[in-house]
Amino acid sequence: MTLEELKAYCVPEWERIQTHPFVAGIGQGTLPDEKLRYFIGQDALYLRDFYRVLSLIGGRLTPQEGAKTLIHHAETVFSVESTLHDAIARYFQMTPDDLQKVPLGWVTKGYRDHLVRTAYTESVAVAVAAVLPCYWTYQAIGQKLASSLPEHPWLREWILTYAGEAYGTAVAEVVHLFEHLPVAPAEEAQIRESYHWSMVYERRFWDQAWSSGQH
Ligand SMILES: Cc1ncc(CO)c(N)n1
Repeated sequence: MTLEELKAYCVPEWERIQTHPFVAGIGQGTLPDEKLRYFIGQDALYLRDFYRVLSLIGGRLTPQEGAKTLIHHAETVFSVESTLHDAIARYFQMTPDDLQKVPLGWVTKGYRDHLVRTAYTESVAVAVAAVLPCYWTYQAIGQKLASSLPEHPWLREWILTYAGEAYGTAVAEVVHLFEHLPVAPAEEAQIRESYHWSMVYERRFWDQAWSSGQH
């Protein structure tokens, strides 16, 4: 199965993400600081499980299937994304720990639970399908917003991280891995379902951030 086939299956979710007011606010540099702070706090809580999910799926693969790719990506969650969060925390005169003191939002909780459960209990192809939206939607948002960068130093940095070459390589690697995994016909419906839930959670994550959890 290819990523393009999965994307075609979830077009309405992607349209909602692309046109989301939070995403537009990042691009225009008009996002209120308290919304950015809330989002980064929730995302820091999300990443605390995302690296686990990548390590867990990586541990279920052979080196030939791409174990090293996912283990390496788990490491870059710390070296790239958490580093960006820590820098944004400093901008708000907060420590990285302070940033995560926001109450865990229900979308963050649901998304983490979905990813951990899928990585732990489903087939590897179904588990990789669940992480695909995490990768490609952030890259697509970054690339779209990079054509006109805002003045805001950390919104600019956020965009450049996800539009950058290193992130692009990671996305290409996980897509390659997914598209080369053997898939039994009976698994296809589960792949679509796990991918679909992640797309729904990605969209809801932006909703949650826009309302700072007040929904
Ligand atoms: C919710 C969410 N999805 C995807 C990414 C990109 O890894 C992220 N940092 N946060």
